[in-house]
Amino acid sequence: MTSTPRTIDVALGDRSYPVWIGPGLLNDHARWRAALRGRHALVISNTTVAPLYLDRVAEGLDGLTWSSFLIDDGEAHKTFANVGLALDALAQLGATRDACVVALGGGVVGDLAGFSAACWMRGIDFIQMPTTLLSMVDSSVGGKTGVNLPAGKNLVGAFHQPRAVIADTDTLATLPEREYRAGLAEVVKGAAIGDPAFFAWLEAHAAALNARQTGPLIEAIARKVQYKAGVVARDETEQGERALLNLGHTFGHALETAGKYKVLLHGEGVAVGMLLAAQLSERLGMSEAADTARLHRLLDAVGLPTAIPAGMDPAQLLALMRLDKKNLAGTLRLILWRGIGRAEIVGGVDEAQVMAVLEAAVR
Ligand SMILES: NC(=O)c1ccc[n+]([C@@H]2O[C@H](COP(=O)([O-])OP(=O)(O)OC[C@H]3O[C@@H](n4cnc5c(N)ncnc54)[C@H](O)[C@@H]3O)[C@@H](O)[C@H]2O)c1
Ligand SMILES: O=C(O)C(=O)C[C@@H](O)[C@H](O)[C@H](O)COP(=O)(O)O
Ligand SMILES: [Zn+2]
Repeated sequence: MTSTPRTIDVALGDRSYPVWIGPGLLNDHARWRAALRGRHALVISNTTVAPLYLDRVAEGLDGLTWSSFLIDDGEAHKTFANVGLALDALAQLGATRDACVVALGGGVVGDLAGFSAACWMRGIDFIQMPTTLLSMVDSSVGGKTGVNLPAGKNLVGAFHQPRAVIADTDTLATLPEREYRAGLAEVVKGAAIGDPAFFAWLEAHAAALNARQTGPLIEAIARKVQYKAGVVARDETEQGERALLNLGHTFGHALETAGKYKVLLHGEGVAVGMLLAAQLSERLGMSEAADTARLHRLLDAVGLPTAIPAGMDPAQLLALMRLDKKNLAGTLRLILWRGIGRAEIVGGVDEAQVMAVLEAAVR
C-alpha cells in the first residue's frame, strides 16, 4: 500500500497523461500496469539503477513477455549507437505495435528510451519511471526525447509523450548528493522563468531541501511539474513559450559538451548557464543587478556551481552555442531574463556581448 500520490495531469487531449509523485509508487503495480496496453514490455535502464530498482518493476510485469536493456552509466552513453541496440532488443523481444518501453532511471535513460519508443515501428507507448530528482521535475515530463551527437547535446530527437510518469520519491534515498543538487537546478529554473512566488518559497526552504525533508521535497517536485505541465500543454512542440524552459541551456549545453560530459552534470551546466544568461541580460540593459544577485544567492544556497570551470575556452563555447536548436538564420536566439519570474526569447543576440560575458566569467 502507498499513500495517495500527488497527481498532475499533462493536458494534451487524447494524449493526456498523469504524473504521479510520492513514495512507494514503483511497488504500486496496479496503478502503473494499467498504462501498458499490449503483451510486450522492454525496460530500459542503466547499470547503476537496474541493480537497485529493476526487481520492483519486474514484479509488476509478471505475466507479460518482457526483457531489459541496460546502458552504461553516464551522459556519454546517450547515443545513437545505444538507440540502435535498444531497437535490436525490441526486435529480439518480438515487440509488436502495442508494446511498451519502460524508462527506469534518470534523464539519460528517459531521453534515450523515449526516443527508442518513438522510433520502433514509427512510435510505440512508453512510460517514465524517473529515479533522479532532475528526471522527476523535468525530463520525464513533456515528451522531449533524443540523444547527443559528438557535435552537441540533444541534436537528434523527437517529441513523443509518455503514457504515464511514475515518480517514486523513495528512489531518491540512494541518489548521490551531487546528482540531487543538480536536480535542484531545474527546480530553480522553473521558478526563475515564470513563478516569483515559487522562487521566494525556494529561498525560504533551501535548507529543508538540502536536507531532503520529505514534505518540502515533494512540494518542490509537484510545483515544478505543475509549472512545466502547463507550459507543455500550451506549446507542446516549442513553437513559442516552451522555449523559455531552455533558460540557461544554450550556455549550459555548451559547457557540458566542452567538458566532454566529465566536468559538469546537466543540472550544473544549467546553473552556471542561468547565471550567465542573467549577466548577459543585465549587460543588455534588460534586468537589474539585484535580481542577478538573488539568483546567485539561491544557487549558492543549494550548493550549485556558478562559475565557468577552469580551462574552458570562451571561443569554443561560443562555437558550440551557434549549433543550438533555438537559433535561426545563423544568429543566436537565447532565453534572456527580465528578473525573477520573467524570462524572454531574444533573437539576433550580439555575439560580441555574449563573448564579453563568457570572457568575464572564465576563472
Ligand atoms: N527531455 C527533457 O525534457 C530533459 C529535461 C532535462 C534534462 N534532460 C536530460 O536529462 C539528462 C540528465 O538527467 P539526470 O540528471 O537524471 O542524469 P542521469 O540520467 O545521468 O542520472 C544521474 C546519475 O544518477 C544515477 N542514478 C539515477 N537514479 C538513481 C538512484 N535512484 N539512486 C542512485 N543513483 C541513481 C545515474 O545512474 C547517474 O549516474 C541529460 O541528458 C539532459 O539533457 C532532458
Ligand atoms: O522541456 C523542455 O522544453 C526543456 O527545454 C527542458 C530542459 O530542461 C531540457 O534540458 C531539454 O532536454 C532541453 O531541450 P533542448 O531542446 O534544448 O535539447
Ligand atoms: Zn535541462
